[in-house]
Amino acid sequence: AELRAPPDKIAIIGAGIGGTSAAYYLRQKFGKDVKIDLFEREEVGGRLATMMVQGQDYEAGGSVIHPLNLHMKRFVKDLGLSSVQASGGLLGIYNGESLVFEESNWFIINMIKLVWRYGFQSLRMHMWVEDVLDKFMRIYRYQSHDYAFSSVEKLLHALGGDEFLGMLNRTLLETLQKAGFSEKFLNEMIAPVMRVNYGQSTDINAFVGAVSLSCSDSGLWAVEGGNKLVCSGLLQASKSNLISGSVMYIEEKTKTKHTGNPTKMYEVVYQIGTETRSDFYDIVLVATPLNRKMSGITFLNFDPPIEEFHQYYQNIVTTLVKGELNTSIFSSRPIDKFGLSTVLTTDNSDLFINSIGIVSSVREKENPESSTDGTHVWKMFSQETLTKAQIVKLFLSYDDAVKKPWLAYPRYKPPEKCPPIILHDRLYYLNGIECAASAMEMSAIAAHNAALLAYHRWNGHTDMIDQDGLYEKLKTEL
Ligand SMILES: Cc1cc2nc3c(=O)[nH]c(=O)nc-3n(C[C@H](O)[C@H](O)[C@H](O)COP(=O)(O)OP(=O)(O)OC[C@H]3O[C@@H](n4cnc5c(N)ncnc54)[C@H](O)[C@@H]3O)c2cc1C
Ligand SMILES: CC(C)=CCC/C(C)=C/CC/C(C)=C/CSC[C@H](N)C(=O)O
Repeated sequence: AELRAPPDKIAIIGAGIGGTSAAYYLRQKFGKDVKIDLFEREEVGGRLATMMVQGQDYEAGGSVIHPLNLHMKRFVKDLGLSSVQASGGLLGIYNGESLVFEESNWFIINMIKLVWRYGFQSLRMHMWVEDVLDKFMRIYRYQSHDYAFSSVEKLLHALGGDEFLGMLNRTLLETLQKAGFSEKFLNEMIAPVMRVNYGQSTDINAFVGAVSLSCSDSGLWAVEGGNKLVCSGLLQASKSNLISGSVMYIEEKTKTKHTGNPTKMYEVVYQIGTETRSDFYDIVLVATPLNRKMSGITFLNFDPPIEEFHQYYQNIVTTLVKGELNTSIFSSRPIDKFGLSTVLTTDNSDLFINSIGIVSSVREKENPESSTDGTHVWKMFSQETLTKAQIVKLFLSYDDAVKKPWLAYPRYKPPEKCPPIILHDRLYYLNGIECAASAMEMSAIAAHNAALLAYHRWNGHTDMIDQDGLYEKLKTEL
């Protein structure tokens, strides 16, 4: 197909994994001559960030990556980074009174324990997640053939048809109840996973529920040195220009270009310190959640108006403590026989944390058991900031405690209606995908899709957008 001259300038707002991967894919599609400005008002990495405890960095936000997250895998390879195994050690589930499940070092013992308590539900749950993941993987084939989607719903429909769309409209609880899972299994096995991953209950939509459950698969990994290195690497590889400023307004205006032609462009008004500046762009990608608390961007004089999306984001606090855990809270066993490195909690546990687990620094991924003095660095997720009294209750002794509050991920409340990807002619929004599920890979998928969509719409390639029957069409192609 014929190509129009590439755009002169593209703006991306937000330098998290979404914005930086968008820069990477836009560069691939539009070539070396387009100028790409990437606006970031805080740190490159966004919700991928580290916190320091006694001179070592630990993941504070997005920390684990699934082995089948192929974009993240590709980035690490292309950028010459290394991956490390992300999880290890034994897991327990605490219901406020006792540990209702404790993992063993022996695979066979775990199987027997699981079958004894829950029958074959654990196996059936893995099969359900695998089926969702199988369909989800179709996105990589579509994107490798350059196909794009104009809405999150159309993208999901192309992956798993009405069944995938239905998952956005139903809670995980309803879905698994209908599939015959028992209350006991849902309360003791499923709810704790939702609490650690999304700080919410099984009332979240079934799609994000499946994404969350995929974290129980083996082979989770992280980036050596910190996941945020992917963002700085993509920024550099895309040869984009980082502008450390906060975008305040976006407005469409007619500008006379160097060619002498009046052209519709977007004026991006931003603040660096106390100074206000602005610049004009052919295409703009917004790669941050569009609500006042999280981005504060106003769209001026659009007809019809582009409104703020009223998606609530869940408050989650990450707390890292170096200390000796007071294991008697969870178990009557002597401290040296405790043996668990992660404790998840049930919804009725009445504890002030959602989860607690030993973590390794982003540099030395040592075995969690290898402490000589009984102290480890523990990561806790909680809804509220932990008080000193709460930390003292959890630890026999501790040296250091650091905290980071997040507006972490959407508060899921099916039925979900996802915000549009196309906000205006050449103005795109990536983070609507979080209404289906928030994860690093989801932002990378949204970024690749938006880059392809922007490219095809710029060149008038309508045959590459929202194609029906893609799965059948591409099945036979290598
Ligand atoms: C505690 C926690 C744990 C998580 N764990 C995992 C995990 O283990 N695995 C996983 O896959 N995912 C995890 N996630 C989710 C994952 O981190 C996010 O889905 C992903 O990082 C979102 O990336 P993003 O680029 O879309 O958004 P963000 O990372 O939020 O990036 C948006 C960027 O835009 C910037 N910005 C906002 N407004 C403006 C403005 N007006 N002007 C300029 N810049 C602006 C922000 O400062 C920010 O840097 C976790 C999230 C949290 C909070
Ligand atoms: C997108 C697909 C198919 C899979 C992604 C699975 C995944 C890694 C989801 C992450 C979910 C999430 C928000 C986890 C937060 S907590 C993670 C971890 N348990 C921790 O302790 O930090």
